[in-house]
Amino acid sequence: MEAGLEQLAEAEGTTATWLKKHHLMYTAATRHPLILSIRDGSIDLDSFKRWLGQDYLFVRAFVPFVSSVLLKACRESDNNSDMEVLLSGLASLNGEIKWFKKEASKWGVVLSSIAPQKVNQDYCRFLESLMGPDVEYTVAITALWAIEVVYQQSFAHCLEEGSRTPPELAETCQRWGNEGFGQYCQSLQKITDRRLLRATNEELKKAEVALLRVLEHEVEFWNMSQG
Ligand SMILES: Cc1ncc(CNC=O)c(N)n1
Repeated sequence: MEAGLEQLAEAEGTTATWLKKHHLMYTAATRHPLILSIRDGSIDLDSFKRWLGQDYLFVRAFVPFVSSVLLKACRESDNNSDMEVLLSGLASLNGEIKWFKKEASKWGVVLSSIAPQKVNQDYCRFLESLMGPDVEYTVAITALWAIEVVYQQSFAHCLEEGSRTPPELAETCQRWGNEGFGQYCQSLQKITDRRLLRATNEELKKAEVALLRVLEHEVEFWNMSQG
C-alpha cells in the first residue's frame, strides 16, 4: 500500500474504509496522469494554464459551498470546534483567490476572459446541489473532506523525494501539498468520521455516494485540464 493511503487508514474510521473500498477511483483522482506529469517534469504548460484558469473559477464557486458547510456546522454540529476548523478553511480561501490572480498574471493567463468548461460547470452544479438546507451536515462535510484530500494527496505527491517537479510549479504544489493543509484535511477527516459514526444508514449511503461523485468530478477536472 502507498504511504498516503496507509496514513489515512491509521485512524480506521469509515472514511479510511471507504478509501480502501474505492481505492481505484481514489488513485485515479490522486495519481492522475496530469499530476504524474507535474511530478516527472514532463507537464505540458498549456495544460497547466488551462487548469489554472478553470480552477480559479472552481474556487470562486467553492467559497459559497464551504460557507454553506460552515453554516450547517453552526446549526447542526455536536462539537463546537468544527466551526473553527471550517472557518480556518474559509479564511485561507481569501489568500488562495489572491494567489490565483498573481499566478495567472505570472503565466499570462487572463482570468477575466475565461469561461467555465462544461466539466467545471457540472462540478460547480454538484457543489450547489449540496448547499441546500435539505442536505445533512454529515453528507456535506464528507464531500468537503473528499474535495480537499484529493488536492492535498495529489500535490503532496509532487513534492515527495525523487520528484522532478519544475521549480516554477513548486509554489502551486506547496499550496495544497504543505503540512498545514495536510493537517486541515486530517481535521476534516476526523470531523467526518465522528459524524459518520452517528449517522443513519440513509445518511451513510448518501455520504458514500457524495465521496464517489467527488472522486469522479476530480478525475474529470484533471482530464479537462489535460485537454
Ligand atoms: C477541482 C478542485 N478540487 C479541489 C480543490 C482544492 N480546494 C480548494 O482550493 C481545488 N482547488 N480544485
